[in-house]
Amino acid sequence: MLTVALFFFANILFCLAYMVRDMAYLRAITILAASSTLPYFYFQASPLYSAMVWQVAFIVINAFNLTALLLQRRPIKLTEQETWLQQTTLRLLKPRKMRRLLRLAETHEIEKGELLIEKGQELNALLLILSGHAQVEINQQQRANLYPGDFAGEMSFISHKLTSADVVAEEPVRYLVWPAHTLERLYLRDPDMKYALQGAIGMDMANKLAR
Ligand SMILES: Nc1ncnc2c1ncn2[C@@H]1O[C@@H]2COP(=O)(O)O[C@H]2[C@H]1O
Repeated sequence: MLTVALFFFANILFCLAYMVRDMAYLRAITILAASSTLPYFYFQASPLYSAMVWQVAFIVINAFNLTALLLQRRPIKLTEQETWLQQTTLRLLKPRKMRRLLRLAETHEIEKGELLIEKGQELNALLLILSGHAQVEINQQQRANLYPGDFAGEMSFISHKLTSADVVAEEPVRYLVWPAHTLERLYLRDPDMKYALQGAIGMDMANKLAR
């Protein structure tokens, strides 16, 4: 009788697992439900070992994926620069995702007067200024200023056209560079990254317009 009640309880748990939206809860409840079916199958007149083996397989698969999920959700300690980017330009990305993105970037540095971007070129990259100040110029006419936290080259990155302006360092500028093909490969593996980064670029453009 107890085993029948446990089997009933297990099936209620399965229903509950299919109702929750959070994948970690779904997997945890499924493990509990599958475990609760084992006594029922075992205490039959002749134990149903094949049913038990399948339930154990479900438990192992869910336990493996639950562990991976919980490891991914562990809080991470950000560096000072990562914290700054998390609170500003890259705030749409969760810390772990942001770190994955930052690891794909190269850091470059140029001196005052050097070109960060030259007008009319195929840049095929997205840049993010970490320190220093640069000026956007078209035909030697100043159009805008770029500061730490600003993207540069985002217009040609999004439009796939040639660069629209010269960007000249007004002081030593340190910046990150993501080659376009690196980001495209990342987007294939992680489509959410694409939406988050496009959102960040949209916010960056709105900030520049509001200046
Ligand atoms: N009006 C503007 N305001 C701010 N930034 C600009 C402006 N025009 C061009 N830029 C920047 O200069 C960059 C030149 O290369 P892109 O066109 O790829 O991307 C451009 C932007 O990052």
